[in-house]
Amino acid sequence: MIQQTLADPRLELIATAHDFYQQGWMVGTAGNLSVLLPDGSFWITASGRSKGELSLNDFVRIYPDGKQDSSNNLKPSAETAIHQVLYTLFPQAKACYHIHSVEANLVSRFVTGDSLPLPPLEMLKGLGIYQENPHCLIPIFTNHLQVSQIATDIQQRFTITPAQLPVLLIRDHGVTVWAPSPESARNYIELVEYIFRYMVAAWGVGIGEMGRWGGREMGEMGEMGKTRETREIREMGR
Ligand SMILES: CSC[C@@H](O)[C@@H](O)C(=O)COP(=O)(O)O
Ligand SMILES: [Zn+2]
Repeated sequence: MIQQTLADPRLELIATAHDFYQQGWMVGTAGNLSVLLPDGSFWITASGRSKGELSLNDFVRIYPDGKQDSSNNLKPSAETAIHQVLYTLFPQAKACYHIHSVEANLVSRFVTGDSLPLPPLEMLKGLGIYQENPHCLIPIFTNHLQVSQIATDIQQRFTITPAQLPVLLIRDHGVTVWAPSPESARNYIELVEYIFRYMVAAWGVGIGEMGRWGGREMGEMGEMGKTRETREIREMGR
């Protein structure tokens, strides 16, 4: 019988963080990645490490009772509370990835409210949405200085309103996904980044004008969500 050795899940996180760093999504120590283990504990990236050059020692293990373990007394990610709350809310989640991309921050300003309507792109199927012309919303949370407040807001909102997609935005901060495996979490990040890139590009060429993304007129969106043409016309009138 062939003996299979299970790979250390930190190796997958190291490879993914390196790739996301190369994409410009985890620069300057930004972002954090975690993976849940069968005993209910999870490995999370240590705080303040360069995500482009992580090693097996750059992780902290967080146990369900709150105890922590790291080979060299590193602090866990400053955003550990968000990962904890997502694993508690979504028992099927086995990995949780958070990155800071330029596009995630730009689209978080497309609306002034607390939900971002998405264009009905085919890519949404990769996030589990099998509908014709889907109306999808990503919840946007306020970027409180106290991470525990962001975690509380996430907990409260998703307890009342179930998540439509395994994705949330923190305004002017970044995007977070949760998924049933590290491989899916990586795909989810790539998919939402594609959608955000599309939205920024569409706004740049004025396509938003003809869009009714998520059933909402672009005109109902925030200052940046207004089409370039609308902004130019309004500014000419000043
Ligand atoms: C570039 S600082 C970014 C941090 O404040 C935070 O938002 C972040 O994503 C990384 O924090 P970390 O504690 O390294 O996990
Ligand atoms: Zn962050």
